[in-house]
Amino acid sequence: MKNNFIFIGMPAVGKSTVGVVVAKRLGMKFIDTDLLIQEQENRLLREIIADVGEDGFLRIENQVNRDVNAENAVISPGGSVVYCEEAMQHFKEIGTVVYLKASYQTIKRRIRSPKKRGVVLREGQTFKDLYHERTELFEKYADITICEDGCRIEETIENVLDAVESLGK
Ligand SMILES: Nc1ncnc2c1ncn2[C@@H]1O[C@H](COP(=O)(O)OP(=O)(O)O)[C@@H](O)[C@H]1O
Ligand SMILES: O=C(O)C1=C[C@@H](OP(=O)(O)O)[C@@H](O)[C@H](O)C1
Ligand SMILES: [Mg+2]
Repeated sequence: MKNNFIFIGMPAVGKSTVGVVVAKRLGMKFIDTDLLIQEQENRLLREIIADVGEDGFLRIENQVNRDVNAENAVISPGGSVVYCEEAMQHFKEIGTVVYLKASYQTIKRRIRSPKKRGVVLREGQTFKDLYHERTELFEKYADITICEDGCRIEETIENVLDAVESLGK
């Protein structure tokens, strides 16, 4: 197995902000695959979703994440990557999947308007439905779970570092 760490979890849980600091602390590269999607498609995520719809976005997200070729990297995909089977299969093969977990209340507090933030939400689906649907998938793919309820971001980072460092022991 290659030594990559891949963050999964709900939008706004901290995959991008925690991921970049963890990469720096571990002397690893950092890849935010949402930025790769924007670069490939030459527009913003919310513009892609508006143009091609949720299913179209998930097809692009699957292709971009499946094609990531990384070594010694922390990879932060978007929260909806757990719907992308090939991408998740690839991540399980190239690294350790770290699930950043926070309660529904914590996530809801950070995201006032899921639609405006570009969360992949199906017609008629509430954000709470989405939280529960995704939780099952996060748990299915996680190698490590870090719970951040009640933690400041600095503590979350330390908890992730402790967990990944103890893997090597
Ligand atoms: N304990 C915590 N852990 C992670 N992020 C936190 C925490 N408390 C507050 N935040 C904030 O939540 C936001 C997470 O955003 P982001 O990293 O873009 O998440 P994601 O990439 O998972 O969507 C940041 O603004 C971060 O400062
Ligand atoms: O969870 C989602 O449905 C999404 C999360 C976003 O990334 P973050 O999880 O980094 O916010 C981004 O990929 C897109 O707007 C869809
Ligand atoms: Mg992100």
